[in-house]
Amino acid sequence: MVSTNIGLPKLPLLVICGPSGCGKSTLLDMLFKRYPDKFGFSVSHTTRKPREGEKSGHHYHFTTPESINEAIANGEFLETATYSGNIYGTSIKAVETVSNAGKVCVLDIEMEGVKQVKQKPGLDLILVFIKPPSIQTLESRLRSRGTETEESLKRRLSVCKEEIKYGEDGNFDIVIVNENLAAAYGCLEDFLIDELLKRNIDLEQPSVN
Ligand SMILES: Nc1ncnc2c1ncn2[C@@H]1O[C@H](COP(=O)(O)OP(=O)(O)OP(=O)(O)O)[C@@H](O)[C@H]1O
Repeated sequence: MVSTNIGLPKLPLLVICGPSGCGKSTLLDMLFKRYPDKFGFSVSHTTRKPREGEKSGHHYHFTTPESINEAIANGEFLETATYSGNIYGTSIKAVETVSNAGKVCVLDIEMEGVKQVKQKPGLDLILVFIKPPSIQTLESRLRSRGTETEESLKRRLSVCKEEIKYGEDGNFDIVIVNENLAAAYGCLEDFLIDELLKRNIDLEQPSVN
């Protein structure tokens, strides 16, 4: 548990969660393309190996177990989770960087990370869960993505039932089923427009920063 005083972001944090392969990255890519100056990706740390084309500091800060464990012990992380044998985490600095640039910081994190973030006092969270239409569809999307070994695929699928239950148990502000991509994106965008307007943030207005 991080006990450090967190420099509270001046803008809400958008938390997106859902089982591996449910389409979070795809939906976020669409959101970032539509509103390039409104949202910022908080760059997570991970001890997993980079996939082809992934750059450290852009997709993730790729790190070692020794280094991340030391930083966690120093209270530098907002949330961490171990998934498929690798440590993932969001540093407080990464979130502050995005928020200080006048952007809504997006956290694309696992269930355990969401639980930790929800326990942090004083954060303004917008919580979105992306649900696959079925586990079979999830499996076939992960297979077609071509990023998984048979072993990592099995591990990812074995945790997805628990994740879906957590998603459906009222822990999020909205649950979006990603069956048809355009429909799921439309649902996400409409929801965010409303949520941000409640906070006097108009996505159609130019950014102040
Ligand atoms: N609605 C959809 N219909 C068909 N294919 C989809 C849909 N949404 C996403 N996909 C495809 O499913 C695969 C998994 O999507 P994506 O990589 O966005 O998932 P993810 O939730 O970000 O996964 P991870 O957590 O492992 O990074 C991708 O190949 C993507 O193109």
